[in-house]
Amino acid sequence: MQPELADLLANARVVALPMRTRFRGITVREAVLIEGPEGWTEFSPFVEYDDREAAAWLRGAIDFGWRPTPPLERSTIRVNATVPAVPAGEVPDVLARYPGCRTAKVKVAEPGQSLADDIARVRAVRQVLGPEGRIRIDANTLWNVDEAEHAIHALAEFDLEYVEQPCATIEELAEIRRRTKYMGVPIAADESVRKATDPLAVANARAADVLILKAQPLGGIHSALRIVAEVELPVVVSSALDTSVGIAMGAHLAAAIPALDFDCGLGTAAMFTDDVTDEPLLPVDGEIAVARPVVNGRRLDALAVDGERQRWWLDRVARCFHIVERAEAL
Ligand SMILES: O=C(O)CCC(=O)c1ccccc1C(=O)O
Ligand SMILES: [Mg+2]
Repeated sequence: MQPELADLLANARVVALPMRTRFRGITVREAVLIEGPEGWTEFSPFVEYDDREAAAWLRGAIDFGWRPTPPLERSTIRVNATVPAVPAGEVPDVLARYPGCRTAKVKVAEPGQSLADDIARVRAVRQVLGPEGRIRIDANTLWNVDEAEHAIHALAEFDLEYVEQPCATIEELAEIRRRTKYMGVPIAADESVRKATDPLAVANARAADVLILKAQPLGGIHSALRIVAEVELPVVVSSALDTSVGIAMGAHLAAAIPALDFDCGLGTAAMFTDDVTDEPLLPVDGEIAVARPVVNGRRLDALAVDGERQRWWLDRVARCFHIVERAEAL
């Protein structure tokens, strides 16, 4: 079933969630929450994305609000702690928000910081997690191949589970993967996996050992599951810094994947100081529940953006809807 644009707009609420720490350059996360026949769903492409890219996120939002979720293989999802590019001294406080999490994902290569900052942060994470903790790092495309080789070599002593998107392009990922193979540190692709056609390109180029999948940008749970069936690589489901409703979309995707070997990046509700539900999908014993959170109308009111931001977002919904409609008519 497909909604009309009027259904989307009539049932949409635009909110802004305040964040504890700057992440991806933002301190407030805006999102459109839409109530569909299957429950609440979320449309929250980052504000700098163009309409074409954002239209895939709208397909994802419609999928979760208007189409039943697939059968579940599990009812909870193990999640990683997400450690922003904070000073090493703040690491224990960040990890304390992820009770029971055995895995941490650590941001590195932050502009304005040095490799020494990354080393200190990763060392602090290893100290808290102990030898059995799993540490993955994420450079968000910011190293060139030589910088990546140097940094991965320097950080390898902390025993890395994988390095997420060390460089920008698929060719660079393939090159860094060849160069670091002897160190035994796998490479994961995140930014290189945004469109439904990307995963096969990454796999064919031998550019990664692991794929990061995000439900909204891949056009929703069902599109993402088709990708999982197509590629041989192990996958990790991550949030795009969503409210608990978007996290629930990711959790339902993760729960439907037959083989889920790695912990997922779905603990990020812990990065907000407020959410759209009384029971955010926060990690408990290292896991989140696979459930649709009950959205609280009073919280939607309290978190609502001003009239101008609301208009900006609803206009964006309308423009993206027309792109989705045209694509489906092809
Ligand atoms: O994977 C995680 O731990 C959390 C999700 C995350 O890091 C993220 C959230 C929003 C945008 C980009 C990213 C990213 O993985 O780079
Ligand atoms: Mg990433």
